Amino acid sequence: MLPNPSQKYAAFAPIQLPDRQWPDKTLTHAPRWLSTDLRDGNQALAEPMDIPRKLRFWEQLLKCGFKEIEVAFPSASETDFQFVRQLIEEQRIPDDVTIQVLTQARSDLIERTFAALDGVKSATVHLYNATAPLFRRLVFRQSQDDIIQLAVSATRQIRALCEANPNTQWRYEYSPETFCFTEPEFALQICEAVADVWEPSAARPMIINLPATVEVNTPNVYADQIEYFCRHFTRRHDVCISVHPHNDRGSGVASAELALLAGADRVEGCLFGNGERTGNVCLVTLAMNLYSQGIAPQLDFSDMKQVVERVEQCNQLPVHPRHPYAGKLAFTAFSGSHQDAIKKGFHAREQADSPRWEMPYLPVDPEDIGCSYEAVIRVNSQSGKSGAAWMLEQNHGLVLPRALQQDFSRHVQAKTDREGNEMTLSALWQLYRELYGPYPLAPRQLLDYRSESQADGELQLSARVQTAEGIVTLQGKGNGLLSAAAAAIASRFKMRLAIEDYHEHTLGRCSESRSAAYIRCSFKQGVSRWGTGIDNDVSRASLQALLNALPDGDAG
Ligand SMILES: CC(=O)SCCNC(=O)CCNC(=O)[C@H](O)C(C)(C)COP(=O)(O)OP(=O)(O)OC[C@H]1O[C@@H](n2cnc3c(N)ncnc32)[C@H](O)[C@@H]1OP(=O)(O)O
Ligand SMILES: CC(C)C(=O)C(=O)O
Repeated sequence: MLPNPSQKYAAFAPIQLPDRQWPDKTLTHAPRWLSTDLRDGNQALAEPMDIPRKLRFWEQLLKCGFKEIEVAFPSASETDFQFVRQLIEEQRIPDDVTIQVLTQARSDLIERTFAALDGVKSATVHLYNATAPLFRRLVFRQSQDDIIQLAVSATRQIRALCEANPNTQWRYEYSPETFCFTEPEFALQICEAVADVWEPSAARPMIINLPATVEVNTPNVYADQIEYFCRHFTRRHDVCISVHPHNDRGSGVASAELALLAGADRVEGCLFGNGERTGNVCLVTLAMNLYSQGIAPQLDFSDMKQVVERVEQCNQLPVHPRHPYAGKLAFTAFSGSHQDAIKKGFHAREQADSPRWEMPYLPVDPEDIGCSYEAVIRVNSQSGKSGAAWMLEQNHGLVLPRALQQDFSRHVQAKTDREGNEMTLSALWQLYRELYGPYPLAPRQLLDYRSESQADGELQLSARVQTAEGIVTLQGKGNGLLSAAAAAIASRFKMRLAIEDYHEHTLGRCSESRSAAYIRCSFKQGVSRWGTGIDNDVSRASLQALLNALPDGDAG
């Protein structure tokens, strides 16, 4: 890279709009959406879609609820032409959906475009020509007047062809391509000239689409350009203002959102941001951003995983795992403090009587878009106690006491640090069972027990335990079941132990639910250990937890 890039790259001059209004606006409703996956997205693929792929994508777009879909550049290829024919001839276009097709301002291409549309109920014909100084100079080698003439005469031809086919409800869209680096006055001038030919009205709908063909500045500058255009365009109230942001600077979504604040009515883009170079603006992100603010986006992504799969198949491109809302990792927390906050959030939600979503780190409820909570927390060496505890709670119903969470976390941390990878749920459960031994892996298995109250108020316990060496009988006395069991173990195995902590809960909500018990014992060396017992009977669960807390070598 250059030490002084200013010699090569000139800063883009922003528009002067000191009385801009858009910063004080907020988004309150969904815009009109146009999916250009089958046109702008398609033209950016190494292998453009064939008709079966296009049809699968088309069906998906209908399922998501798109009412305006740019389906092709019919004069570009036989595939695109035939695709449009097929949609029309097989009557695949629902009455409330309008297809859109793109054409250059070239007479033969316009003729071919109309041939493709023959017999369609309603359609938008979309004309573009580049208007920026660089393109005028380099690509077209034409003056401003020539460029206006190109757009105007193509519009005349399109109007005539529309009028010659009155059975179709026509809409017209004009794009001064490269709008975002066209002089604002010239963009206005050419759009005024085109609109003068089309004469937009409710009966003659027109869309002026103002693309950020290549992002060349920060989104606020694009918003200024859109506001300037909306304020000065004489037929503003007769046209729909559309935006078409690309993502060269990675700010396509912000550009679209600020452009909507600045007065745009409609957004063109692609699912998951496919499109030329770094892509068109991602319509999924835009829609879900609205949704997360309580605004119905008028698009349906209730089964996001299915949408991702279909789009990946059709585009033959992966959706990034960190793609907002849709990536495989979009709702996953590996790090300890995030997991802790999410776990607390879910617990608070269980108690809350409001439907309001208040969840640390998760801007929307994954369930709303068909995702389970399973992937929300995953455990590796960056995780803390809450992650592993959450996974055991969600999948095995164990609600570990805080001190046990801390104890288990130390073991998980040591293992993930040593092995350097993620711990799956089954690896986590296996480690838990090895450490704290819940049924059926326990090395000392309680077979049966009897307890009797004594005249002195104490309890006499007799318990049979299966060990590796055979059946052992334990006998002891104490002021409760556990103290009697501790005394029995101490006497049978000649060890000192004290019960330091005890917790229990039912697994599940019904009366037949099993119980889980957690016990921490300390031993003579000042070492303490946890054990877990699970049983239909809470006393058996407690006794088993105590047996599971014993160190391996000392008792058995
Ligand atoms: C920003 C965008 O996404 S715009 C859409 C871009 N999409 C595509 O280009 C995909 C489909 N395109 C195609 O299949 C082909 O380009 C076609 C069929 C449209 C035209 O093909 P060709 O006739 O071979 O021309 P080519 O592809 O080289 O296009 C460049 C020519 O078109 C002219 N041109 C470019 N855009 C336009 C336009 N909007 N209106 C009129 N002429 C234009 C150029 O000035 C150039 O003319 P020249 O050859 O006289 O110098
Ligand atoms: C044709 C226009 C709208 C376009 O695709 C662009 O400018 O990116």
